[in-house]
Amino acid sequence: MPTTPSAQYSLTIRVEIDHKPGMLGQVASAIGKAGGVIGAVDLVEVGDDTLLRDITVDATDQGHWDAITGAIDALEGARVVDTTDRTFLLHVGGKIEQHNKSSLRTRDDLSMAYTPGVARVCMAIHEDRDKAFQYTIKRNTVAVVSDGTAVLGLGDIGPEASMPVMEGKCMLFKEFAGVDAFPIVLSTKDPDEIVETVRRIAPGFGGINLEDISAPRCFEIEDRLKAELDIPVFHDDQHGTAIVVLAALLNACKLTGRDLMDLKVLVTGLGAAGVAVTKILQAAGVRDIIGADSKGLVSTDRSDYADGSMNAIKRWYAETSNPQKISGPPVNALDGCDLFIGLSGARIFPAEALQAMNKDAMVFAMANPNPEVAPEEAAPYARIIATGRSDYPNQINNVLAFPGVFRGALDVRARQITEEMKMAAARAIAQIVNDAEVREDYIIPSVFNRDVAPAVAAAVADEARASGAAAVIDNTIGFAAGDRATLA
Ligand SMILES: NC(=O)C1=CN([C@@H]2O[C@H](COP(=O)(O)OP(=O)(O)OC[C@H]3O[C@@H](n4cnc5c(N)ncnc54)[C@H](O)[C@@H]3O)[C@@H](O)[C@H]2O)C=CC1
Ligand SMILES: CC(=O)C(=O)O
Ligand SMILES: [Mg+2]
Repeated sequence: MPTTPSAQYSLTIRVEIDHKPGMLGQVASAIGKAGGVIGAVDLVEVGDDTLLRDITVDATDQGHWDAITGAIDALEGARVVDTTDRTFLLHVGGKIEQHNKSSLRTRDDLSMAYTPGVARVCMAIHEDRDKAFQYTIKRNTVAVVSDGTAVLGLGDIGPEASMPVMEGKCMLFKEFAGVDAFPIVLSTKDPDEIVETVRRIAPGFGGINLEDISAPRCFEIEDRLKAELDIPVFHDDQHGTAIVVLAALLNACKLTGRDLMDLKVLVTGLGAAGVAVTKILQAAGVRDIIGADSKGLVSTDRSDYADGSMNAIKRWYAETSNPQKISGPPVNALDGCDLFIGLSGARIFPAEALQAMNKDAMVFAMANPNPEVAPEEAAPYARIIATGRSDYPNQINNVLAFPGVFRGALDVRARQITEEMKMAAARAIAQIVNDAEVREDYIIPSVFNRDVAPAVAAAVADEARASGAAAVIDNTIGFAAGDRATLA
């Protein structure tokens, strides 16, 4: 996995090629025969008898690289000089940096941006703490906070190792919604310490995006922070994912002529994402949901329910689902299912098991980096297939939600992100795919669709205003009336 070459395993191969007619063609042909897909070909250096070229090749995995470079080396007149893993190259020195918004060239610049001028701004905020939203980065800045315990589907890999994902989330915030985001990774897994740390850094931020913090700690951490802070706190893996799954499902039901109330759903992975997805589907009207964790299907008949060792959120799950008390591995609940939602890990059952599902089955296999079931293997058994990856159609990924959700919340100074705001975000994403366009491989807009984040932001902001979740100060990019008067 993947079985087709992709940019994930893109390699730049530096090749020294004899300067003879047809040699480049032979190299290209050798790469093609080895299964590589050629992208850019650049001339690096012209020697007396040789040419140095950089050839970018997509492969299926790292093992495939050896086959491709071996095929080049096997040619007479071509030698691999060097290789560069383009994904690692993109990460050298990190993926984001900070930029200044005004120049610092003169003493005047300095005395306004820094001391002594800055002191008057500090005192204005000291007199009215709310002015931090007007005169600091707080108004547009979100902390992306992780303890590195549930990084994608890689598990507890620690705060340092989580940084590439957190930097990536910050890039997405900026790219899709103009939100400035900073990765904050914590060297603690203790909920009390996480809450305390986030609480203490909160004054500089307009919102807190919790990321890749494992369940069940994530539920307590988010609840406590929401209660203590007056800025939005949003656990992306829970609510971003839930919003996007609901959006995709609304369109999938439209396409297959189904009603949410009649669906039978199996969810694997009862962590942050699985639990939140279950809750939003229930709120939207889905009644028959069964869940499985790594020990199997959850029910009140399970021994850990009976002996009290099952955690509170799974006890809730057991009590509110699976009335038939189906037990054992998740495949035991696939019979008669309309929708499978995977938020657990790669390859948890063979694709053939999906044939027990109903006609027009829907398979949302969303574990990252690799889905529960490979789409090409699921294809014979499902009408609609979606994954969390960018290299298949129907990418159900929370990037469709979190940039717009925070854009909308920051714009109206929302103090929290309510259930209604999440519902509004889901409907906004679903509606980007209009009724005439919806089809099996298009139930959700592309993550590159630039209409998504503004639509989500508008829906979230409207809902926040309507429900009173927003602050009285509305979105004023510029000066509020009072400040203008002070300056005049
Ligand atoms: N496509 C998307 O937008 C998103 C995808 N995900 C993916 O969902 C997965 C879970 O993420 P989180 O909920 O944040 O992690 P988490 O650590 O909070 O929860 C993972 C859950 O999966 C369960 N699990 C592990 N192996 C299992 C198996 N073989 N069968 C059934 N359950 C199993 C664990 O018991 C745990 O309850 C990850 O692979 C992650 O990449 C998460 C958020 C968004
Ligand atoms: C997409 C995402 O947030 C995850 O896989 O954890
Ligand atoms: Mg995540």
